[in-house]
Amino acid sequence: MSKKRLSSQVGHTTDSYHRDELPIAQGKAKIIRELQRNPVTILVGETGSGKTTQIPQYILEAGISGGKCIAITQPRRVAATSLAARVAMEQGVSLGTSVGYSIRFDEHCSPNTKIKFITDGMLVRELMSDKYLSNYGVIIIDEAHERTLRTDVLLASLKQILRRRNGSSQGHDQSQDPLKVVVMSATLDAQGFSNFFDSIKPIYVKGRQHDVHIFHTLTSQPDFVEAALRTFFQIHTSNNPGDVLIFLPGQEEIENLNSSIRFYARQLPQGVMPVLVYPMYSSLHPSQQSKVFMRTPHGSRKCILATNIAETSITIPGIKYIIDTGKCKERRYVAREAGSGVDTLLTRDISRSSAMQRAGRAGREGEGFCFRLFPKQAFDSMAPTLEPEIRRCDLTAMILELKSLDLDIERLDFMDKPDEDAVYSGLTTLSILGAIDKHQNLTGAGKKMAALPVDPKFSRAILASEELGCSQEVIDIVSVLSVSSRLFLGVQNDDSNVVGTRDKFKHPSGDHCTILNAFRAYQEVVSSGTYGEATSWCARNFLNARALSEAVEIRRQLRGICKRIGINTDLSCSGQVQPIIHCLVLGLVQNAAFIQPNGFYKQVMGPSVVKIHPGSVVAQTHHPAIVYDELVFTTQTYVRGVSIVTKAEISNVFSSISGRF
Ligand SMILES: Nc1ncnc2c1ncn2[C@@H]1O[C@H](COP(=O)(O)OP(=O)(O)OP(=O)(O)O)[C@@H](O)[C@H]1O
Repeated sequence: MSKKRLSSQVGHTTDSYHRDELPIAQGKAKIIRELQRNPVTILVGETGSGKTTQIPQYILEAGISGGKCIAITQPRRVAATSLAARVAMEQGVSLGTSVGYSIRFDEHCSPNTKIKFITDGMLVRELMSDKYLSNYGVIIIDEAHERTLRTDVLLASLKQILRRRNGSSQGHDQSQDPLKVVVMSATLDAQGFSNFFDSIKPIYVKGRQHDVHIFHTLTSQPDFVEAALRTFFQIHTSNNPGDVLIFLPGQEEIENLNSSIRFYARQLPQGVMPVLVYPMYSSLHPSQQSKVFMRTPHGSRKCILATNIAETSITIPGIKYIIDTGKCKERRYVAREAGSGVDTLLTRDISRSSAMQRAGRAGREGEGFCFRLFPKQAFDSMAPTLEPEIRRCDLTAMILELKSLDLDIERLDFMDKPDEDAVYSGLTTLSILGAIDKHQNLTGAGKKMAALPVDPKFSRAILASEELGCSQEVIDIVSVLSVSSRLFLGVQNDDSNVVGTRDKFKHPSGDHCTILNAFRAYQEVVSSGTYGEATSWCARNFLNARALSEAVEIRRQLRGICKRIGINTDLSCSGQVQPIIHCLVLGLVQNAAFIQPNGFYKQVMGPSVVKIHPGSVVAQTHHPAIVYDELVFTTQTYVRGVSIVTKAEISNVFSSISGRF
């Protein structure tokens, strides 16, 4: 019997066998030696070589973390959860015991956890209660090439923490155990990181387990969704086995391609295997995202349509073919007058690093193929990486977090300096929200706002709700708004059935009290019936059951945090609307707009003329003034999540804050 067949009968042996076969295993002894010797290690190795799953296990097995926990940061939730499950399996333990994960509003860890996959945002939050991250012996910053805002904050903070915790450095705190930091990626600007960490020499891990053959189109494909459709059916009708992963920029393109593939798959002659299509984007509920990891039933083909959420770190079983449209959505902050600005999400070409990461999602279990829907010259002239988020995103929440850590964004040693306009704009917003004073020091309110893991405009509303006696209602609303997926299903299709049913929950003041009505009705059904009854009630009412159950969990956690920081969560305004709206105005005052004679709304802070999104319950009516949750850019600029307010309310808030400048 061959080793492979023998091992496949004994679970744990399969994993040890697999682990020894990975390219990184060749360099294991050297890597362990370097990790033991140096406080900081930069490790560059090809996609699929085994960095993320193996390095934490090497560290644990070699005792490098001094018995403390090892943190591995991930920019995305889905990577943190799926990798934790994989490493727990390789260690032969249940998830949540010695191997666990921690993501916002969801933690699977125990006091004995030794390997913890954690989103970079959650590790920044841990800094608030443990400024030296003293629970950890080793911190691994994985996928460092993505240069998310939180990764950059962590890198800057870790540089300071290393000084405090490590023996020979100036400013060493004797009471602290030493810390090691590992920075990893397949597509890292090794020189940039090396310069940042005092010229450390990076370690390179050569080789990948399986080849990925890359093909480019001869010409560029302006209709990349159509090109992806054709390429998919060329692969599919060849009848060679293997699942397909298609990268698209956003949800809209994913939904379009999803319906086209399903339509054409129904027309295929008998004998061509069935296709199972799975969308994968960040606002999809986590349980739906995790469906992509299930093995494909024998005799069918899985086709995953994903944004760059699936671009790094993860291994999706069965994937043999990648189709890369070469496009992504990039978040970019556009600073406007008077310190205001907006985060925009625009489609653009990906970077070379992204193209390499996307190809690397194949070739993990066997040979792979990547079809790039752009010419080789286009690949060669792509930017090596995207600009770091710190240079292009809204910095308000980050400045607040840093202030609560006693850190000054303008003094921290970042790899790249933050964008000056975005810093100014973030400080202005925090002043308006009352989180900082004239001298830019954190106020008492600001401290509480920083402790709440929601956008500062919503933490401001929660804070106000205590004074105005409606904390129950406002926490409920913020809980639903913090869920990543939509609450009302199908409303955007304008289906009269759907809209008619939603009208049952409609509140004349707008979308915030409407979602409160729906959430309250759901909670009543849950408390008086079974889980199954609640799910079918949601289906009858075109409500997203998963979003609602997630909102219940978020509410539980938000209430817990509020209690811990001294906010009374039991105050109710018993059916009055005004206090709720007033709290929303205090949080959303920068998102106020006044009606124009032509029926459009003009932003109070900012130059844009906007329209209420057709999905809003107040889209069909005109009102003197509104506040909204967010701007959406499609064919025109829409506002979503709208409540009706009065001009006087907006003016009063502005006059009450004018003394802060
Ligand atoms: N969930 C999984 N199911 C099956 N195989 C897996 C899984 N996770 C990892 N593997 C295997 O382990 C290998 C190494 O994965 P790992 O994530 O450690 O690589 P990596 O070097 O970190 O890659 P990347 O740079 O793409 O994040 C994969 O190529 C695959 O063979």
